[in-house]
Amino acid sequence: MSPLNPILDNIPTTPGKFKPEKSPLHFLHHRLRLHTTLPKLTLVFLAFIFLFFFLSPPSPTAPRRTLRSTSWENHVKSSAKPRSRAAPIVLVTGAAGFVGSHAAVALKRRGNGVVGLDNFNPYYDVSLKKARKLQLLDRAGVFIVEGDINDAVLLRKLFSLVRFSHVLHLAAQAGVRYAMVNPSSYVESNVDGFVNLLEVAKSVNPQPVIVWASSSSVYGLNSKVPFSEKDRTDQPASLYAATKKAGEEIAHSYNHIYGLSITGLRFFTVYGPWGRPDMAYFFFTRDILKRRPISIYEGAGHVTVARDFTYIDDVVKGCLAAIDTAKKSTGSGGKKKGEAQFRIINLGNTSPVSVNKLVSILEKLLKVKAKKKVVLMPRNGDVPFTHANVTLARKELGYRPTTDLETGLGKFVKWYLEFYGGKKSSW
Ligand SMILES: O=C(O)[C@H]1O[C@H](OP(=O)(O)OP(=O)(O)OC[C@H]2O[C@@H](n3ccc(=O)[nH]c3=O)[C@H](O)[C@@H]2O)[C@H](O)[C@@H](O)[C@H]1O
Repeated sequence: MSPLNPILDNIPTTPGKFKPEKSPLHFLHHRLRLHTTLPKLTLVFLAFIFLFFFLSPPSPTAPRRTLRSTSWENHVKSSAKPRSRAAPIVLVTGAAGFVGSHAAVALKRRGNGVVGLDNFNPYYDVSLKKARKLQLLDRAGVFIVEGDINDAVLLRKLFSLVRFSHVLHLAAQAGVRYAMVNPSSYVESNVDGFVNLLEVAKSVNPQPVIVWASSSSVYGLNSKVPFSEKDRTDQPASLYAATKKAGEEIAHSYNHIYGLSITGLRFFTVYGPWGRPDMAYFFFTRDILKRRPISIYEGAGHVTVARDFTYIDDVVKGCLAAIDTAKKSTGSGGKKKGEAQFRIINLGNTSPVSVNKLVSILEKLLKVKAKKKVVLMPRNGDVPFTHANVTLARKELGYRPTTDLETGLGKFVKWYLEFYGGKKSSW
């Protein structure tokens, strides 16, 4: 035993191994010294705990979940309170994102309990995500937890604080072209993150209903128009599409094994105010205003490229209707008790518009002539056109898109000019 520190001597040198005491007298001597040292040590220990919890910097991706966490936990609980007892209580993942922020606000406004979760990743300008938080979510009274869908401990903690009836899962790595730059980010968010969320959701009691964002991109090389949910989706043209398709299959397996009620919504090129700066309508606006050239893709043989651009409010209505029409999950605590609902539904606008037309609408709204370069569509995962059949959405959700591209872009441009006004867009 060291004469300087008897206590240290009593701690095993190797995990699991204790040093044997030498004699009964030795033991007595040790106990006496321990009694006099104990108050001092307790003080040191308490001081250490104090310094550790109160002076350590906050983690950038997760809220404090310890002593100081009481306040964020209370925020979560109060944000989750619905106006009436029967109203849904929804965890919105990706709540600082484009669709997520609009959907979270719409849910809150109609009286639902809402808690947001977002990792504020830097795929695009984080200050736009923060502005959505400040100007949309905070004002509506939606509390947003900064954290990742891959953090199972955090997800379980949220479910222990709140009995979520629904998860509106919109957190994802979006963007078709970026999948060639950073492929692993798609697997991390759209596959690993989704599985992690479903693992937690299937284990809690009661299991929530899952409504989540799939994508029109799953139709890939399908050439039958308009795209119906019954059409082929086994020919993805991008890794993004492949991970969204994987999400649909993964969702099916969790529905089948655990009785989770799951609705996947295939979004068709959603646009509007507070949109994503990586999308063409957004950066075309910025570049036209800055008198920079823009590239308009066309298919081989001068084929026009077109999209079924869908306005944000229509998509949000579809999300809310999916929540309202979803049947409950049947399982509990990881055990299936019966067949559960499984749906995949298109949310599009049903009227594709060419990229050329999109640009001419923007020129009119911005009163600036675009510097257009027509280029052959690069092999970057883009598909030449999309067109949604929304018969199923009408039947299941009462979905009826009402905003045409001209009207929707008008609202976007108005927002863009107000938001960026004097500011420089960093994208
Ligand atoms: O429905 C979806 O599931 C997806 O919608 C969106 O993808 P897309 O439909 O490809 O939208 P977006 O990039 O705005 O390109 C629009 C058009 O401009 C063309 N395009 C693009 C860039 C360019 O420089 N020139 C050009 O002509 C381009 O070829 C295309 O024809 C989401 O980003 C995606 O996350 C996913 O949700």
